This record gives sequence, C-alpha cells and structure tokens, in this order.
Amino acid sequence: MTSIDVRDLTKEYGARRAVDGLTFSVPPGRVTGFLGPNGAGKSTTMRLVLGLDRPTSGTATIGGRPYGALHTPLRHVGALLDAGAAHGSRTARDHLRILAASNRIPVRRVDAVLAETGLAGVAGRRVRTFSLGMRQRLGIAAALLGEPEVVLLDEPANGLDPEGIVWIRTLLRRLAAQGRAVLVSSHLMNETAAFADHLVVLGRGRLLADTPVKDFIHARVRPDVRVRTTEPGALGDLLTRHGYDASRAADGTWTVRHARVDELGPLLAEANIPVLELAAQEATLEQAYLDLTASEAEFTALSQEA
Ligand SMILES: Nc1ncnc2c1ncn2[C@@H]1O[C@H](COP(=O)(O)OP(=O)(O)OP(=O)(O)O)[C@@H](O)[C@H]1O
Repeated sequence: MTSIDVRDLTKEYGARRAVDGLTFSVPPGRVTGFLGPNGAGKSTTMRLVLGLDRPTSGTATIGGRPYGALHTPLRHVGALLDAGAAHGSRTARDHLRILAASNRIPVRRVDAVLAETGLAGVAGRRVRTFSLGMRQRLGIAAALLGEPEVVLLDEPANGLDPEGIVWIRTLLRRLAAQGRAVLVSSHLMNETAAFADHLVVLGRGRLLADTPVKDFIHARVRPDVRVRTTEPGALGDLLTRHGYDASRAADGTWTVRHARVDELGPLLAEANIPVLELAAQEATLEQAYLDLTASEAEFTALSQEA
C-alpha cells in the first residue's frame, strides 16, 4: 500500500514562498480533498510531488521514494495537472498508446481506460477537436492507464458538465475503495464534500487543516434551525427569554442560530407553541472553508503588504 508523504516541504520562487514548511500524508483507501484559496500553493505542492519542480527544502515522496526514483512512474502514480497536455494532432487512442508503450503498460489498458472515461466512441478523433470536458476525461484516462496506486488530480471537474461531475465523484470513490491513495484539488467546496473523506487545506503555502471532512465542518460551523409556527410573536418572545440569537423573515419563519432541533423541540412543546416546521439547516463545507480561509486569502495578504 502506497501513500504520498510530504515532510517540511518548502518552495521559494525568488522572495515568494509558494509552499512553506508543509507536512501531511495522503494514505491509501481514501479520497483526500486538497483545498485553498488561489495562490495557496496546491499546484506547486502537486508539481513537487511529481518531481516537476525541486523543493527549496524538505521532501515529497511516494511510497517512501521521490518520484524521480520510480521506474515506469505511470505504473505507480497517475496525475492530471494540465488537461491541455495531449498533442492536438494525435487521436485519443494514439495518445494513450504512446504513453502505454513508453511506460511498459499492456496495450489492452488503452481500451479499458477509454471505456472507463466514456471516450470509447471518440477514441479515433484528433484531440484538438475535443471539448475541455473531453480533454479532461482524456487526462484522467492517461492518469489511470498504469493502474497506479497513487492518483493526483488537479481540478478534475474543470469543464465537466453535471453528468461528468457525477461521474468523477463516482470514479474517485471507486478508486479509493480499490485501495488507492487519491489527492484531488478543487475550488468547488460542496462538490469536494461529496467525494472526499479527508481534507488538507492550505493558506499562503501553510497547512491550515488536515482533518476528516465531517470534523472540519462540525468544528467550524454550528448549525442553524428553521422554525415556522402559527404564533410567530409568541415564538419570538420565547426565544428571546431563553437567550437565543434568532431572526424573523418576512414570511414569519424564524432562523435560530447555533441551535439544535432536539433542544428547541421540547421547549416549544412546553410553551404550547404549535409547530409547522422545525428543521436543522446543515452547515456546508463552503461555510466552514470560508470561515477558515477568510484571513488567509492571498488578496488579503497582498492588501496587508501594500
Ligand atoms: N513558476 C513559478 N514562478 C514564480 N512563482 C510561482 C510559480 N509557480 C507558482 N508561483 C507562485 O506560487 C504561489 C502558489 O501558486 P500555486 O499555483 O501553487 O497555487 P494554487 O493553490 O494552485 O492556486 P490556484 O488555486 O489559483 O491554482 C502563487 O503566489 C504563485 O504566483
């Protein structure tokens, strides 16, 4: 079983520290979502893991070895960094055949990944005629060609239509269930919550969080409760008396902040307030993420420096 291990990793471009003392692991059998505002260092970290750039200090290894030390790396690590990477004048099938041959991957895998990524019907078309979504699928096909134990995907949902987004979610879950280590960067918070088990969050090159998705949301955002009643005035009084922070919408619905349904329900029953609706509003990953990264966004840093 192979994992990605990043230890004290730092990368400087001139005076700019893109990655700053980063330590985390991506273990097998789960999807790790890689989040952070623009410029936080996600792509740089992935490039360092893939040996496309040299760290200033620290290490990034796959199964304990740097990428450059792997023979036939596509058989160990599959990556999608830039969907534009395929040669436009080649057909999708030829592109994959060349990759397979140079990595000693059996040619039968070409048709297997074309089928897996929904490209079998367009395999004979030149890549330059592909839409962004089709290129994205081809990049994922290339990443999966060598049945790698480790998969890194940078923004794989880019350019995909809603059906494609559901497909990628299912694919990521399946790759993890097969025991692979999967690291996926994304800007789509709630989409990330739909496929990731675990999150690594960066801000300005530093590690802000390394935690299961569920804990991340629950630790940062306390849920609200919606209450509708035939007696909104009486409900307002009751909430005030018990010290709740609540607000009433034009249609009479109350939103009670940082409350739980099972504490409000008995309170309303005791006060004989008829309930039409009592529902928890689930906190989203987006809320938790914005809360965490609000002070970390690069534009904030820039405006402080200015
Ligand atoms: N080759 C390079 N030369 C100089 N600076 C670079 C280079 N690559 C990245 N940077 C800088 O390093 C920082 C981190 O960039 P990186 O692309 O890794 O962030 P990111 O989290 O992937 O952002 P995004 O979500 O926008 O893709 C940014 O400030 C960026 O400008």
